[in-house]
Amino acid sequence: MRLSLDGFRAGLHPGTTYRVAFSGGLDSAVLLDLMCEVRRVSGIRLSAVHVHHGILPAADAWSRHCAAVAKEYGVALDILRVDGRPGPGESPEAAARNARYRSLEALLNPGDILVTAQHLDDQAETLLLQLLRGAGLAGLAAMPKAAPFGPGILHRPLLRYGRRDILAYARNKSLRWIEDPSNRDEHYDRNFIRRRIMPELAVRWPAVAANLARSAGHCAEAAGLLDKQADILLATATAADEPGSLDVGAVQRLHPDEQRLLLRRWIRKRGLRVPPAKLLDRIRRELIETAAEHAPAIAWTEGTVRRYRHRLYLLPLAADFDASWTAAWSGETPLTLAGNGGLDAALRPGPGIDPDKWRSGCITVRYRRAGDRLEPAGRKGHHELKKLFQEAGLPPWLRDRQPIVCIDGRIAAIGGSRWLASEFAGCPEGVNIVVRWTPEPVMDRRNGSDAATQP
Ligand SMILES: Nc1ncnc2c1ncn2[C@@H]1O[C@H](COP(=O)(O)OP(=O)(O)OP(=O)(O)O)[C@@H](O)[C@H]1O
Repeated sequence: MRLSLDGFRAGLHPGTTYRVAFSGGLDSAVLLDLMCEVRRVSGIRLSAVHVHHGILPAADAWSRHCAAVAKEYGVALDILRVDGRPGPGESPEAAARNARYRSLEALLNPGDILVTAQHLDDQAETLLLQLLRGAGLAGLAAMPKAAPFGPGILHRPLLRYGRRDILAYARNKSLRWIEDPSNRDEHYDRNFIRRRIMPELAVRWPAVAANLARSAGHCAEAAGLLDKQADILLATATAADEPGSLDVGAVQRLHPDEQRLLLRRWIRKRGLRVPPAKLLDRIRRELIETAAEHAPAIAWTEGTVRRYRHRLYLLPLAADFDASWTAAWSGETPLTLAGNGGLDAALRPGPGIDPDKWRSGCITVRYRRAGDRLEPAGRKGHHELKKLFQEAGLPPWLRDRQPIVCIDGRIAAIGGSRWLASEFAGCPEGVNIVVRWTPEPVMDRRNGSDAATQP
């Protein structure tokens, strides 16, 4: 499809803040130029961002090139320095991409739109790569045109246009761009497909890229419908008194295909990549179908699924969780707990902490220590936390993770407001300070930040 400003503009909204992900390469050079044209005619707010991966010696020169180009356009450019070195078992491509997307996500404000320059040929290559990996429908859906991304949205406005059209546009406008020499390295699967496979296919099927991209669109539509179906299953199987965990009985009543669908959605909604099919089946067989032995668990690179009594729990790997951590808290703004979600506190009707005691005391947050005891509101006598946790059926591995809010050094509330100390609890019929604990940010990885959907 010929790349014209009018066609490109459709779907971009005046008054919105767009941030162009600018690598300095051909595709994003064209994207930046087009976005500047759109700014000229329709008054969008525009800035650009370049990620400096800090790996290749040429990275400094690329950043300088991007800064010079952005200056010529009169566009503000953020340069983000990230550590793109691969971790154990991670490919260099994936490490750089993950670091890049994490830093871009952190830059966005609510409502901002990050625009990236993937195009039709990228989409076709992604589909082929996914097929060769044996991906399921979600992987074959490849890249969506727009998807939630951190607090904002990731938008790919060039997805309808082919590489040839993009190159023609760049030449026509005499744009300058950087050629990344690694794009020629056929050790990388994507480069191999782009340089060897696609040209061969195009000899026989000239519309191969457009057709593959169309298939990706069909898969995306079907995957969207399945997600809706999975959400219905998830709503019925979620344990009523412990959101985030699944009721094993409800899962057992489902057909195995539905169980797999449900497990994949459950895992993905927590921001984790789904384990391979074999492992998913082990989870079904050993944690759902079989009568539970003592708290069985199955782990993969991203987390662990555990069964405790008649519940299934999902625990993301949280290397940064530290049980000896402690901090002072104003109680006014939300508090982030490293590797353990966050706390917030607000006045609400119902059981909670007496607002006067809350305001006049010094608030700190910590985790469980040996010998901790509590007299729960409405009960007589002090009890060891271990006993209270056991009594509530709290799985052993979650016990050390319950944040403990103290006032003047004495325990006031545990696990949000799940346990309240009688000495600090307000009248349960009144308005009190209710502390809420959100153990993990809930997000759907089938957005822009799922590595499986990005080139
Ligand atoms: N270092 C970077 N800084 C900012 N954005 C980037 C960077 N690398 C890639 N992007 C964005 O992500 C998109 C997809 O990345 P990919 O690695 O596929 O880039 P590419 O195909 O080399 O594109 P380009 O020709 O723009 O470099 C790019 O089009 C660009 O918008």
